[in-house]
Amino acid sequence: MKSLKKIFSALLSILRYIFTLIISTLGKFIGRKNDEPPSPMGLPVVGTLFSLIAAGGGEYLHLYIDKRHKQLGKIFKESIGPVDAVFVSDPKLIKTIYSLEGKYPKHFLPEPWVLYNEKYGSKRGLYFMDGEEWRFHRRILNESLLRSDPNAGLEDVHDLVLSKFINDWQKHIGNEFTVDEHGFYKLSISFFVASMMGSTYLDHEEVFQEDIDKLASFIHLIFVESCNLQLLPAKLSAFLNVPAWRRFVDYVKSALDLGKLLTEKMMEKRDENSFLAKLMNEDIPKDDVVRVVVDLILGGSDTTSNTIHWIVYELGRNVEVQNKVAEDPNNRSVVKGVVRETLRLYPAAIFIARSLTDDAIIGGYRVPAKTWLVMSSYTSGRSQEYFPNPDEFWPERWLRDDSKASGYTGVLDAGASTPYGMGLRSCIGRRMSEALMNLFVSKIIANFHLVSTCETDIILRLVPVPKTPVRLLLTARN
Ligand code: HEM
Repeated sequence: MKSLKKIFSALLSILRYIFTLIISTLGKFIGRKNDEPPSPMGLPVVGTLFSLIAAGGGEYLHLYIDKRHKQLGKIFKESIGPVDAVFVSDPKLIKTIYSLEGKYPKHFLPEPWVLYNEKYGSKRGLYFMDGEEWRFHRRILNESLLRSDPNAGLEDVHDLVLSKFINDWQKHIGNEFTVDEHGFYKLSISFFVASMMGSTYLDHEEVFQEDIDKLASFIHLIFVESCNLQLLPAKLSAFLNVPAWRRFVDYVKSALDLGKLLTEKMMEKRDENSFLAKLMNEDIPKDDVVRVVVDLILGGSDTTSNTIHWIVYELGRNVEVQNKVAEDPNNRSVVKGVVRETLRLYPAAIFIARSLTDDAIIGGYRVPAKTWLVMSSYTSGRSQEYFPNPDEFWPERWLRDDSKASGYTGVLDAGASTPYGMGLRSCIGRRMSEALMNLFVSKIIANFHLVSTCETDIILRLVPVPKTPVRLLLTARN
């Protein structure tokens, strides 16, 4: 009886899905108006899905959308399968969207995650919250993670985390090797755990290593399976119980369970001046502190470790940049430039989306409420109009220059590269991730000389990742 009910409910979801597809597509064909953004020709029901498939599929969505911007302009509307979206690459229009996002900005959530949370009754952290619940937690986190510096006074703790990574890489000196993503995940998680629990991490570092190592594997595996699940609607994958869905569920469960255990240990051993101690002193039930912290760790890992991957790749291709950093590894301006330039070329959030509660006029076009407005960070970040020689890795373009309208040496409009987003829902982990990446650049260059021994390109797997493994030749720097 139970399984009949399950089949019936899954069939209903599929029918609902097909019905929505048909209605949304018919709507498009019957009611197109002149004041809507330009849009490419699409087929009934599937829209332009086949064009995307012909262009290589979801892994090349950034290039596909980039080409559309070149054809149709800085704002256009496209229906890819069931999703109707307006894509925007103009920094002024991007600002307009943020200015209209309202008190409770609504962003896009990956479908498999939403389904997992629904099916297993999983209550999650900030990224998944909405309305008053989101605003309450966001205000508290804003205070300790953005307004005050979550890295202050943690130099020794951070040095310890980085030195472990550097020691690990010493074994590669003199060899050509394939960069190990797991190492970046471990580095990122260790850094966030240490930053959140404070200086007591120095005494308990060993206790956490095994959990961090396992968690790094689970988070990485979730990431891989989420990408595999992009091929089918998540509800269908769950109904068919395809292997990728089963693995996704297993890894998410394991990561959330282990994340909870780890967070409880962190809470027990926290420093009294730490971020965690502050959070525990707020009027928040313990379970909610745990889910917020677990999701900070999960949310920060893919984004930061993949950005570090690109940092290494670009440094390895740009010896003169390495030499500039090596002249003074503590020169924050050049180091920060390396990080900013990497995020311009490889923005972890390659598309950022908002759905507005009211109809809006964007760039002179009418955009109905609830339409997905998608900001194309890849396109705006690589546009000649905003960045001279846009494909060049040129960290010094980000050096301050007050004589320039943008305030930077080689940037025409800094608003065209906002990798952490803007507005009320911008990245809460920005200061933590910047601290890690800046320190990473200084330490890696102080210790090694890097050469990337093969070229690669971006493919999109939720975040931009290298299409082929990054290989490096490492020598010691004296
Ligand atoms: C290279 C590193 C990172 C990049 C490029 C990045 C980018 C972003 C962007 C663009 C958003 C806004 C999404 C939206 O508006 O829909 C965001 C949100 C968020 N980020 Fe990050 N992020 C990074 C690292 C981190 C880290 C280290 C953490 C945690 C320690 C973190 C936690 C979050 C959370 C919880 C949100 C949701 C905020 C909310 O809904 O209010 N991120 N991130």
